[in-house]
Amino acid sequence: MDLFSNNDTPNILPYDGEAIYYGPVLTADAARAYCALLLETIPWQHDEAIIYGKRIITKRKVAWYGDEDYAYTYSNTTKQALPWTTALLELKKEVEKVSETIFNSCLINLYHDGNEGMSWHSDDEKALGKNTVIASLSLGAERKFSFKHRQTKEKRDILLQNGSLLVMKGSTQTHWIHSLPKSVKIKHPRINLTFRTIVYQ
Ligand SMILES: O=C(O)CCC(=O)C(=O)O
Ligand SMILES: [Fe+2]
Repeated sequence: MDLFSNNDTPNILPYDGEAIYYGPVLTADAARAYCALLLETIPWQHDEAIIYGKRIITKRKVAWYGDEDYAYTYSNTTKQALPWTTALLELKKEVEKVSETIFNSCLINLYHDGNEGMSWHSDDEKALGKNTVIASLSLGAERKFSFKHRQTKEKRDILLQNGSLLVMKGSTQTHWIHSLPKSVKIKHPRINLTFRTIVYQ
């Protein structure tokens, strides 16, 4: 067996879902160039959530893109999708090729440095349907990503490299929650594009 082969893409979850880590799917230079371009050109906005009736504004910034003018609700707030840009369509094409899945929307997250992260959640909104496929492309600073099983509490961590692709599918969102832990050592930005399929509005 060739341990260093790019085709060696094991499931990092032991049961109840599939999370396939493909490693870098872009060269480091291309990933850095896309990261710089998106930092400059995306109309970033702080994310909003309503948690236990309280309005929270995140330090992390987001943008949402899609095929149509989708309205997408999560954390009790509704976002409107922007039309794809050329750079985003190039990235979508590459992600669709590797994951062999077609996506119609993308939530993009910007973490300015390691002081920003994302707390435990699963992407199980109604609009994504059951057993949805989410392809997560990382650009910029390498960050740890964690999974935790809802019942057994078993954990799995993975380092998401610059230019890498992680695909979550099967029953992952039903049984596992995930998070991007903060890490004060990290001084550089990271952009994460989560390509998704909205099934109804
Ligand atoms: O930044 C990441 O890698 C995770 C993002 C995420 O979980 C989400 O957008 O739902
Ligand atoms: Fe998520």
